[in-house]
Amino acid sequence: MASLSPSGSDPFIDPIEEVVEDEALEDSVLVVGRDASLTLATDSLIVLVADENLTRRKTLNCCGLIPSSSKTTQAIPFFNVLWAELSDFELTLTYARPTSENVVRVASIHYLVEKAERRKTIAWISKLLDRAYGESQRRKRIKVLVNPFGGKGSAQKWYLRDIEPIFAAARCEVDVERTAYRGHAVEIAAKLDPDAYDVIASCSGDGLPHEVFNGLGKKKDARRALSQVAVVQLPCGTGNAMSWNLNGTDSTSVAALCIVKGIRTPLDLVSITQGDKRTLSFLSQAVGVVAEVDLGTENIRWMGSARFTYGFLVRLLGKTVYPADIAVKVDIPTKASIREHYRKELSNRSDFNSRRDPSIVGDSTLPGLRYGSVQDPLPADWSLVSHDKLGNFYSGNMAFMAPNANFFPAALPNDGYTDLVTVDGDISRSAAIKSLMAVENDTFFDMVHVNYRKISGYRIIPKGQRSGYISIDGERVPFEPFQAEVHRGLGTVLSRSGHLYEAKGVAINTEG
Ligand SMILES: Nc1ncnc2c1ncn2[C@@H]1O[C@H](COP(=O)(O)OP(=O)(O)OP(=O)(O)O)[C@@H](O)[C@H]1O
Repeated sequence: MASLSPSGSDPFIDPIEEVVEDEALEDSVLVVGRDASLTLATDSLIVLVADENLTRRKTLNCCGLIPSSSKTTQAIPFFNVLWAELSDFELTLTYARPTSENVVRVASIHYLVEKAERRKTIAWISKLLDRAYGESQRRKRIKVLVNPFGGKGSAQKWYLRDIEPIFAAARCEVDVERTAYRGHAVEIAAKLDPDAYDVIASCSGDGLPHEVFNGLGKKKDARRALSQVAVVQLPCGTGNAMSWNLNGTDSTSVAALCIVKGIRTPLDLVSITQGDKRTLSFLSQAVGVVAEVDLGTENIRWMGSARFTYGFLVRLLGKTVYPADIAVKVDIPTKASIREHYRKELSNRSDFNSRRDPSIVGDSTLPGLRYGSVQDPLPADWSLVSHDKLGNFYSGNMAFMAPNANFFPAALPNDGYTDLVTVDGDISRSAAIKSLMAVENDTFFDMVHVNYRKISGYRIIPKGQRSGYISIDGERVPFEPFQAEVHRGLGTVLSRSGHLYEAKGVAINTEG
């Protein structure tokens, strides 16, 4: 077919549509000065400057522009745009510029704006910020907690170097406090005014976010506080599971950018009752080999992260078993149905409130326990099953438990379930070693001896051992029976997608 001119000779093109399109294009381009323009493209801001404009080019080159034959162009992803504003005569754009694979630093570009162009420039800035922030809240009010011992004592330095400049450039309001002792973050969060902050960000490992959730959970208006204030991590620990799951990184500067652009996302929280104590868990609970390796290998800390592999191998080769009686409220029992459940969430775009259990909404203390506590009789439809050969009991609310450790690929932030993995301790040594390697290769879920279910509650009673290890979010708790129950969307975090973790999910085409 011969090409038709866009001047209206094509009878299939509505001339009004053409005008609207032209106007939209015109609105997205801001001409700055004689030879430069800023264009709002699909995913990025395109900065284009004529090459002969030497003075300006000099300024821009220092911001990473790539010279081409006659023009200098640069694409700045909207995700990296931190702020834009017009002062008397100057337009300033601030953005996070990658300086290496894992580091971003604040950079800015400036243009003089003629008086006659002010109105148009203000409208263009508004469009740019809409694209740059999408549904993410701008100018977040952030309470920052710094664990001075985090990152082997470097957390404070990393905060000042990598994080604070990004928050400042994004016009966030920041209030920094150093934690002074164990449990201090619980106290800070318990006293925090939930109307004064949008985010509590911990420069730490996963221990401080655990304390923050528990502090908010102690408030008289716990439900409101947990739904209003997002709990996030600025990764300064060793595992940094929270940041890997929600930001896909353990880079402090990239995580800071992710917090600036993060979307408020409800997070399931798990109530743990043990004795007469109730705590909240946001990440995991482990009994058996994972708990022992995580908590029982402190004596070989000098090995660095190799201590985990070493610890696993010693126990797997010894076919260590951790007998227990277990009762589970299973909600999705098979791998095939779990895959289907995960697939549905991929296209689920429902809003914040519909991702929370309606019965927990309110401003009172923590919701009651629908399955009772560990001290109550078992719910009528639960039955206690003896697991004499249990090797690993691992319940995960997030996918990654550490870098490259995607133990729970089907985990979702707010589906109302925790994912339970159980593996017998007497499987063959080669199967045990394969399963250790499968976690890193993202094939763990598919291994036949890996029992994977989505559940909403359980009770576990260790037996036949005088002592042992139980880990709740990586913290050691007494070696005593405990019960767990999931509250859908009780907590709030910031995530990149608003509904998924940054881990490879479960393959949806494979048979379960
Ligand atoms: N000033 C302090 N002195 C002693 N302990 C502290 C201090 N500040 C925080 N803590 C405690 O340090 C513990 C570890 O905190 P962090 O969040 O860095 O977690 P982590 O997961 O143990 O770190 P890692 O990932 O390095 O193992 C928490 O239990 C916290 O209460």
